[in-house]
Amino acid sequence: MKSLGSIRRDFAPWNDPSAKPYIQFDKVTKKFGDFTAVNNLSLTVFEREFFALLGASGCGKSTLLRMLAGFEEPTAGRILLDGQDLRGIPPYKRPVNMMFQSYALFPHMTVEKNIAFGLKQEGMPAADIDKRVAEMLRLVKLEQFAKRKPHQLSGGQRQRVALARSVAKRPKVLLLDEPLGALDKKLREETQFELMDLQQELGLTFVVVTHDQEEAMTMADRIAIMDKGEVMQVATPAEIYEAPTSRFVAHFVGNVNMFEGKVAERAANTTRITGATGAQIVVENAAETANGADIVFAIRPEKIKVSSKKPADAVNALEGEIYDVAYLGDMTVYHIKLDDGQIVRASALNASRVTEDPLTWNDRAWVSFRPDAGVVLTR
Ligand SMILES: Nc1ncnc2c1ncn2[C@@H]1O[C@H](COP(=O)(O)OP(=O)(O)OP(=O)(O)O)[C@@H](O)[C@H]1O
Repeated sequence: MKSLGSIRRDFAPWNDPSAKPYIQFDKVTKKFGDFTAVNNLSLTVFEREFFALLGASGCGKSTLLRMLAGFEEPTAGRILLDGQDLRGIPPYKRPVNMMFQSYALFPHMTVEKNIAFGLKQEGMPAADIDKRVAEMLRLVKLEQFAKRKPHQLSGGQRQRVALARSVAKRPKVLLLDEPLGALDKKLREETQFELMDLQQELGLTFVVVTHDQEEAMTMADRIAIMDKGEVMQVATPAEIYEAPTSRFVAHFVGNVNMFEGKVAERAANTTRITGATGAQIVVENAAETANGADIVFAIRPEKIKVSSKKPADAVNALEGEIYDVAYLGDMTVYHIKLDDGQIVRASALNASRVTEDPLTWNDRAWVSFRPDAGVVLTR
């Protein structure tokens, strides 16, 4: 079992130049009248990958999925599946199944009849149907609910029936549009892991649309971050978080501090940046940054240390005042107002029950960080 999407160590076909892409969006554009919902977008997904499309409402995620399923045709560009151009192939002839957010189960049918429905329509022999349904019930752990009707199930159980129904026909690709949107937080988290196990066990390729970053981070092998019909970055959850390539992506996933400034001086491995108010920080070198260029250093809150005294060995230490403290149990979040006015967010893990260096509102404090604790962004 993989316990986290990003920790499937042996699975990384995107790093293998000889690996054949399974799903290919090749310069795909979709217009609705004058409106461009998807703009010249290229993207590849590999067989057995758990791929997530993440973006704000209206960014074109669902449109992309619907084109893959065959409910919409691209205005321009091609979509290939296993090398075959899908243009003109109707949805029911594609080896693709889509599970919608509002997973409409047939209310008058039992769980097993719901799961069997598509197989019957396909003309599968009755004995095979029984076997397949039993297998599906086992997979989604609903064996003892086979004879119940949807209204006799919880939301999470209904969701699992819908999943079983979607995979019963063994599609090669399962498309999931906000599959867990209707579940409460705790159930959603449990179901995320079940979904990952199911995908692993069946060896399917999953493309899931979500606007929930935690969900994408938990489940996906890779995530495509979308904005206004374009892909901003495609990478593993860890890369998206630790090495975003743009301000947009850095802001979109997790919390981040941005130190804006101009390149003052480049040394062998580091660059000195001067902020608008003259404060200087030293960061790891970024490619192509000439003296005077505008750049930003993006650093996550947990990579910033807060202390009452200036750390003796810190390359970067900026002074300010504690502006806000939020105790969250597992960690404490500090907002520090630097002397130049910028507010910095820093978080500290509460690894022991007693804090060694307690800091509270209005205390003078130092924030410090290493030159390689964040990333330099130029766009
Ligand atoms: N049939 C249509 N006719 C006109 N505009 C459409 C149509 N379908 C989608 N759009 C527009 O295209 C854009 C992208 O829609 P899409 O459903 O792909 O977004 P999304 O990223 O899935 O958003 P959400 O998370 O809200 O579902 C939206 O601005 C939407 O209004």
